Amino acid sequence: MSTPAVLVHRDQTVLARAVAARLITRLVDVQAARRTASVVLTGGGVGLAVLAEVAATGARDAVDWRALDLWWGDERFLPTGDPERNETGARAALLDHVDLDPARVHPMPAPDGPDGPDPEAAARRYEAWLRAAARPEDHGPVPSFDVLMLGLGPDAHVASLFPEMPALYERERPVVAVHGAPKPPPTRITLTLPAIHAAREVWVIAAGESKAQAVRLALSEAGPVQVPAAGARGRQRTLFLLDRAAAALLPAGLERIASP
Ligand SMILES: O=C(O)[C@H](O)[C@@H](O)[C@H](O)[C@H](O)COP(=O)(O)O
Repeated sequence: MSTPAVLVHRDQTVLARAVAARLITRLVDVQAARRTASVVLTGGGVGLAVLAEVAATGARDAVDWRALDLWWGDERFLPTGDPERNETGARAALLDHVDLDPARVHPMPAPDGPDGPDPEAAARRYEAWLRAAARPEDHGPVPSFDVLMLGLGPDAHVASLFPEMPALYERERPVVAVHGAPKPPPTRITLTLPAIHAAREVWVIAAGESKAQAVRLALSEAGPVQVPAAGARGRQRTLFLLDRAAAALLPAGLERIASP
């Protein structure tokens, strides 16, 4: 797994724009090499701001959106179209504005979906979709995602992996249901750490002073059960993309200032 690199941008607006530009460039590069690309989306304010910035830039037309697989890192187990679902926010911010292949957009199942209000069954279904998309060269139950984006909670949660919760002990299954999440809603579906580790690139995106301590711990020697973001690492590359406030408690010399 890769050692994290840290980039610090001036504020949340510049951060979202810079990550959007980075995402477009990454997709163009991957598609030039392999024709198709895959991205794992995150919820949260910064994650959606990035998608809105992608939608707002003309450079988005350089991406072959129909040759893109979209997955989610976690989802609140709420009905389709619920404004609190990560899927709903992503569709409004970007997905409704680009020419995606609907068969390649993979939101996590909702309680009004094929398995009804059974989050375990929904998690198993998502696992089956990921297994079906994985190629032999991925050497595992999920595709080697080209980019997996993660927001960061003040408690250092990523996806719906909250400190000390059972999902963090999962070693085999790539997707699990979460019950009793400390942040509402309590019932969720999430990728596990093994699934996150399958990504070629993991980008942890965080803004604001409330994230500074979580960022510091995530870059320390902390274990992922106590500090889930400390387990957010990609195979080839791990980036912590921060604004200045979220980077306020970094050990001196760790950050690279990317924009003045
Ligand atoms: O599922 C959730 O409750 C949120 O989506 C959460 O996981 C979020 O991604 C982070 O807390 C960062 O959120 P912000 O970017 O809004 O700070």
